[in-house]
Amino acid sequence: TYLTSPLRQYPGPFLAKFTNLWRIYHITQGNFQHVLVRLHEKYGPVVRIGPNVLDVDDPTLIKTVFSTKGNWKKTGYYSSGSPFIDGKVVHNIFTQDDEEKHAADKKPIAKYYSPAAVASLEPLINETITQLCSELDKRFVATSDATGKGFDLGKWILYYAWDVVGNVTFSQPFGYLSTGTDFDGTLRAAEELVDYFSWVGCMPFLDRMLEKNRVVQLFKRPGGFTALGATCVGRLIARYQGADASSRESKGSNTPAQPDYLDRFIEAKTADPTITDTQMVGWVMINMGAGADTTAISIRSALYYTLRTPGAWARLRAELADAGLTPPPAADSEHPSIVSLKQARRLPYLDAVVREAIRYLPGVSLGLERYVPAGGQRLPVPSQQHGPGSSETSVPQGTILAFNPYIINRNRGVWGADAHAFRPERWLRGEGESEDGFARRLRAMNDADLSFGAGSRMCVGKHVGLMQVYKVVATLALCYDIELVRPECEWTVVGSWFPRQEGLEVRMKRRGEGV
Ligand code: HEM
Repeated sequence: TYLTSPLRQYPGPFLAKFTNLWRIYHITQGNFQHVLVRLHEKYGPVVRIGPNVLDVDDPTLIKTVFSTKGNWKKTGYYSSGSPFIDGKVVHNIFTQDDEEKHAADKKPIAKYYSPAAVASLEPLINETITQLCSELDKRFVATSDATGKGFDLGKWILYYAWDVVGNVTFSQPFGYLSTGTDFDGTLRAAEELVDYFSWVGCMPFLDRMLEKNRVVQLFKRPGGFTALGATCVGRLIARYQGADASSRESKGSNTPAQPDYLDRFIEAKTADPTITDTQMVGWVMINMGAGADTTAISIRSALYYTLRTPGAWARLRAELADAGLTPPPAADSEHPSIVSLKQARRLPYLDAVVREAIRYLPGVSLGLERYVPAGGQRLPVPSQQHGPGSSETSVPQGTILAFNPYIINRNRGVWGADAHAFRPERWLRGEGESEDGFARRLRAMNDADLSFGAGSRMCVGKHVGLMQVYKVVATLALCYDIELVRPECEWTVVGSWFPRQEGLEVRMKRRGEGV
């Protein structure tokens, strides 16, 4: 394979040319993103990271590979993300590699994730933000006569993100905020599942021997994500039977309950009875599996990098004040001033902070893999990779091209010499920059930003996730003084499909009159 491979001309680590184990080793070390940065610096935009896999750092190819035509299929890497039910692999919107089936699965629900539909979820999100603030106040936040305790805000952001998913999906938070712990082990199980997904997809046959193997399953202890699946099925049955009506009404008003995703999915099934219950449970599970960790990662990054960047936190605060947003009076500390989505979207510096945080550490930081379709694909010739006007050669159908948001989002050709720095100002018009020049630069950045994927397989939950990032960051900045406990130390980012940050240790103090 080494001598005859059509990819032999592409540079990369020696072992990666023979075996995907090279990739598995580095992914399981939790630092693959740094390894890839170094490899691209050494070898240029195309690096061979497996016998049949090229990692590509060329934003001009995004429109071709991540198109809406559906001819660039997702690779076998994704299949381990499909559950194994009654001896069968059941694909979901995220893992489905058949584009027609994917379109059929997505069509009934896509409208429920549009910006307008998502805006209707705001009251449910407000409830959870209120609960987040109230738990932080009770447990950690300084009052006028006491100093705030140092604590891991990152953990609480994760509890918040999971409780929001519960609230927008079933109108019921899971209870991570109220208990202040991963009481049922689901969050740990979700991390383990994501770590498994991250490496096993490099050799998908291993997944068939491990997770998708009836014999292995017999010896597995149920719990974690299996328990979460059972919870989802239970909530679906309860809704069908009207058994959860009282808990929804008891939220305090006589108005009809705010529609949640379960209502929407049942509405979709009523309109099209061919939709199966398995499909519905798949939709519910995707909200959990794809929507919580990614949102938490983005909120943490926005807070941490803004707090660490000189002047950035102060500028964000000044923008809130200029917009007439003031912290709530002390007497009202039970009811934080939650910044509405409408208010948040009018704040250009907040927008710059959020976009920069997600660019700098994307919620998905491993390669989005696609098979080259019939006809092959032209790529830069290795010998001239570093030179100007490089020529191209074709790689054959079936070659895997990986586009890693972490790498593409730091491409110097698009983001400039300081691509590896956190600088929200890059999203704003620079001093002396013409309107046209800024519009051109912004278009180039938007076209290259792979944080939410692109084309027909772009993230469906983008607006749900973003709404929360804007609201939570603005609300925390408005209501609290926040300081890092150890500003001199960097936090740890454990590389995985969803990169996990550890060490967002802070002290918080309420703002507002009399505090
Ligand atoms: C800031 C938060 C989020 C980020 C950074 C993010 C990122 C991404 C990325 C990069 C992809 C493309 C994966 C690929 O092509 O392999 C994706 C797909 C997806 N995301 Fe998100 N996501 C976020 C929030 C959410 C939320 C809140 C939900 C659900 C409520 C969600 C559901 C999905 C689904 C279902 C897909 C698969 C789409 C398809 O293949 O058609 N995501 N996301």
